[in-house]
Amino acid sequence: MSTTRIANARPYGEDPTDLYVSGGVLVDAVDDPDETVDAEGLIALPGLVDLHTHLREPGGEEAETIATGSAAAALGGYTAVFAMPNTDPVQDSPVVVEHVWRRGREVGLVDVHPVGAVTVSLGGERLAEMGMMAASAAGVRMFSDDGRCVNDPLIMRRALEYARSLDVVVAQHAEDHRLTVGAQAHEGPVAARLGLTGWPATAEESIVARDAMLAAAAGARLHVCHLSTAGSVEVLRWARDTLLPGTGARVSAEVTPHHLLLTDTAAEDYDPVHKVNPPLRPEADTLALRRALADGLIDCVATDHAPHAVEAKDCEWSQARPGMLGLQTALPVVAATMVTTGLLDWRGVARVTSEVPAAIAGLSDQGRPLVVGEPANLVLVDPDARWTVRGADLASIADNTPYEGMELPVGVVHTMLRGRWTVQDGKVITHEV
Ligand SMILES: NC(=O)N[C@@H](CC(=O)O)C(=O)O
Ligand SMILES: [Zn+2]
Ligand SMILES: [Zn+2]
Repeated sequence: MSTTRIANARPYGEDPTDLYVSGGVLVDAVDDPDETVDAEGLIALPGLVDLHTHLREPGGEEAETIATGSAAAALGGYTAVFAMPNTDPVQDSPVVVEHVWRRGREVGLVDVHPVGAVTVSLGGERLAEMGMMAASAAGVRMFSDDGRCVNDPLIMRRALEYARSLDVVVAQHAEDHRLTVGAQAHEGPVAARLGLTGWPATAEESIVARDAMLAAAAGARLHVCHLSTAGSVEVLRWARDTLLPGTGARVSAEVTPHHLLLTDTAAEDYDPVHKVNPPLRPEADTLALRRALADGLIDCVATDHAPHAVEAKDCEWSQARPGMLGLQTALPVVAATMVTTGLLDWRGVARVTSEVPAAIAGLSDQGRPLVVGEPANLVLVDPDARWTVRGADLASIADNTPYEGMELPVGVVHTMLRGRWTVQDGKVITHEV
């Protein structure tokens, strides 16, 4: 069996050491390794895990495919992604989730775990075959109607009850659609000045509160997608401290890199690349989100990577689809907002980008410590690199990055999935036949 020596890497940014890989796992030092990779100055982290990716296949291949999205993920340092079900056809049956799962395996650059829809066709009215998707070859462990909220409280209650018996998690896109009819941007002075219909913070916060109560009553696991306001953080704090203890329920939450860095004033240029759901919020929210992520109140970072074709973005603001690319810029944005500010060290980064998301989704082979005996899913990053984002240079078919022209810190140099390089020197290593 061939052996790789990763020389002088700094696990979690700590003291340099050599890592050895053989048979897809980390092993003890070997005398004559077949391959040696010089990792002097590079930080080793467990491969990143994204609980919230839109890969667009099937049905949206003009914006992204499982192959191009997997390449973007590997280049971003990811070894596992959860593919949201708002595809066409919707991932609401075993046949569609198995298709996505198989295609992900064929491409082989990242573990693709399909998220199952909560309701048939994301229609919000009838529960999808959650049990069948969980029992399928894809082994679905997370369900969501993302893009839409499961707005009906009775449907949400039933979904949580099923989720509890199946031991799976329901990931909610928290938006009361009755409060966001026609909404275009965060409701506040900026949207008012720009003449854009407002998306009020309460549309999110009221659903987070309601769902926490429903989860507590059902003893179920709820995950809040792309949490975006300081008020939602306070609801979460109350749920953790007061509501949930003793119920057997668990409520986790993710924050996106763009909600950590960008603010509602980005809309001032009327460039729909800044249109996203939930909308970019005022600076006070971004600062509250950073603090909550550092404190562990927000559990993890998830990209909400949402590629859109040119036609869907190159139009007037109100017509444009919401969403932005995220996979290749996530770690740099987390570094810029959390590491350079002193809010997290690299151990903390590993926790919020890999260990905790893997645990939320119940993955036993991802987000593991970098020690002998563990699966060799890892990323080597250059903390001193700086690079300028160019949408055209990213691996996604779509180029809707909100960071165009921006200089970001930290470069992903190498990514390894189960002992095999998926990225070396910043280039994808394709294995597909
Ligand atoms: N985030 C977005 O603005 N868009 C997402 C859907 C979603 O995550 O709600 C998409 O699928 O494009
Ligand atoms: Zn969403
Ligand atoms: Zn999404």
